[in-house]
This record gives sequence, structure tokens and C-alpha cells, in this order.
Amino acid sequence: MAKPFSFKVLATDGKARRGVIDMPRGEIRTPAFMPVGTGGTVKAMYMDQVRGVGADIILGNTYHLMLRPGAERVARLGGLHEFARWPQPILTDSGGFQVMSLSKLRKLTEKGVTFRSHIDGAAYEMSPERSIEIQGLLDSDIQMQLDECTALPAEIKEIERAMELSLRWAERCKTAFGDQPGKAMFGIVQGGDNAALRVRSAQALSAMNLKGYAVGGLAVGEPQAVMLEMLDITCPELPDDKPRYLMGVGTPDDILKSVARGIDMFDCVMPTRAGRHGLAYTRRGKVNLRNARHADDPRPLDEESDCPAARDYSRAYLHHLVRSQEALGAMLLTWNNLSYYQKLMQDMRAAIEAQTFEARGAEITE
Ligand SMILES: CC1(C)O[C@@H]2[C@@H](CO[C@@]3(CNc4nc5cc6c(=O)[nH]c(N)nc6cc5[nH]4)OC(C)(C)O[C@@H]23)O1
Repeated sequence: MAKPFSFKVLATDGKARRGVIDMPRGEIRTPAFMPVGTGGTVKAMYMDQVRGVGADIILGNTYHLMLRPGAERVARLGGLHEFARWPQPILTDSGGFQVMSLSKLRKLTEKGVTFRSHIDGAAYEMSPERSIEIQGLLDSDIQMQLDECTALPAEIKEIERAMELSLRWAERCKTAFGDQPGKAMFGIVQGGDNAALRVRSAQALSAMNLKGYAVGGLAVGEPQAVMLEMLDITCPELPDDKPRYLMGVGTPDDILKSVARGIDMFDCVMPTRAGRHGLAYTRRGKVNLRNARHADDPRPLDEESDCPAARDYSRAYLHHLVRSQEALGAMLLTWNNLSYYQKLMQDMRAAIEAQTFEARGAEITE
């Protein structure tokens, strides 16, 4: 029988947790950052480089992959791990959020959401059952429930309606997912910026005894203070012995402050998207390589980094590549940025183990 899904908390420092998720395809050291691999690729990266910077798991998107190349096609070709040559765990988002943020002509009912593809306008239907079916066809290791994320600001009645619908959809996803020992289906807490609704959502999902819990409905443009306040309210209502995943987050500072509130898993397009736009994350802050002041600078981004992209190339060369829109510019900066994010996660894991996380706080991101 496949090794079952298990999560262990190895150390804590305040509300911060150092843990490990054990799955048949490998372990996930938490706090963990998941590089975004929306269409089955972490843009501008080879998968062995993604592994090389220390990522244990990547994120894929049901919405994008069902539209192109199609979930049944990926299944026929052996599943997403085989297709993309990534043998470690994959978490897939369920598609609801992407439908609402990307597609046009969508209609949401109790049954699910119907929408037209943003690629070719073809009509699709996505129900909780179909989302879990697609994630199964992709052979996803951690599958997300189908939910409805409310755009903020919103009327409390609207937030409540979407939160309650998402709870009913969580039950249907749990039923559709069934019992798959080596895999997991996570519920997603909704409730917008309303404390009472967040508590109701978290308590109802906790009662479903799922294998993990995501906090959704955030990183949608709200101030960081609102996001953190929702974590202060939500995390205590979730079981301590299950992983907590904050969707779509975030900057290094967002991640540090969210780990301090008990979050274990993150995903964000920032490091990869920034890399494609000429932006480098370094221990001394962000560097915009488009800026002419780098044209003659022989120094690397970070001579102490163990990532070749940060250590072996001059800023002048990176500036040249970015200005010339050379593919290698996006490749090297994405490599640097993902390495920076994984080093940040590694430093936080070590600080929690050493009980210096609370004390050191912000300096970790420098
Ligand atoms: C931060 C940054 C740079 O990330 C970009 C852009 C806008 O924010 C992002 C990231 N924020 C984000 N919040 C989410 C909430 C949910 C949710 O409630 N449910 C489900 N199933 N999936 C979710 C995925 C989420 N991603 O959302 C899109 C629109 C995917 O682009 C991302 O700003």
C-alpha cells in the first residue's frame, strides 16, 4: 500500500512551526514555498534546477491544464509528473479562483461554474466533482477543493453566501475524493475580511477532518494588515496537527509574518514573474536590472550565494540580457529569485528549530 500522507510538527517557536509532510513521492519540509508551475512548467526553469534550489513541491493549475493540453490527454501520457518530468509532489489548485480571475462569460450555480475559455472561448463546466476528477487525471498529490473566492471589498451577505457555498462544495469534494491514502484533499477557508465568517468557515472545515487546510480569499489586493489579522483569527480555529497553506502569498515580508502566525505552506508568482521582468531578489533588497546604473557593474548579485545565477554573472551582463530581451535574462533571474525564496524558507526552518525565529524576525529576509 502506498505510504499514507502524514504531517509532523518537529519544532515550534511562538506560533511558527517547523514541520514535514511525508508523501509517497517525497517529503515536504515546512515552512515550504511552492514555485508556481501553472501550465505544467515553472516558467524559464528546468525542473532539475527547480529541485536544485531546494523546492520539494510545485503548484499546478487545474484551470489552465484542463484548457490546454487537456486533463484526459495528460492522463493518457502518464500524468503530470511524467509529462513534466517532475517526480516530487505536486499540489494543484482547483480552478474556481482562476475561472473567476481569468475567464469571461461565467455562470456560478449550486452545481458548479460554467465558463468560457480565455484561450479559445470554448464553453466548459466545472463542478466540485469534475475538479477532483481532473486533479485525479493529473495524478496530483495534494488536491484543492473547488471554492468561491470573494473579491474584496464585498458586502457581508455576499461573503457569507460564497463562504457557505464553498463549505457545501468542500463536502462534495471530500466525497468525490474518497479514500486515497497516498494523496490529500485540502479544504479552503473563506470568509473575506469578516472575523465571524472566517471562524465559521474554519470550524466547519475542521469538523470535516480533512488532511490539510488552505486559507483562501486573501492576497487579492487587501492591505497586509488585513491579511495578517485574518490569519490571527483563522489559524487558532484549525487543527494544530494538519498543514496550513496560505494561497497566493507572497513577498518575503508577507511570508515571514505569516509563518509567525502559524502558516506552513506558500505559493506565489512573484519570484518567477519578477525574474521575467528583470527584477532580482537579493539579501540586500530587490535590484531592477533594467536600470542603466548596472551597465558597467562587474559585481554579481550575491557573491556569497550558492546559486550560479547570483554568484557567477555580473550585473552588467544581466542588465545587457534584460535590455536585449534575451531568454537567458529571464532564465538567470528566475533561477536567482527561486533560490532566494528557498534560502529564505531554509533560514526560517533553521531559525524555528534553533528557537531564534521570534527573536531574529525581520533580519531573516535581509
Ligand atoms: C500576489 C500576486 C503577485 O500574485 C498574483 C497577483 C494577484 O494575486 C494572485 C495571488 N493571490 C491569490 N489569492 C488566492 C486565493 C485563492 C482562493 O481563495 N481559492 C483558490 N482555489 N485559489 C486561490 C488562489 C489565490 N491566489 O492571484 C492571481 C490572480 C492568481 O494572481 C496572483 O498578485
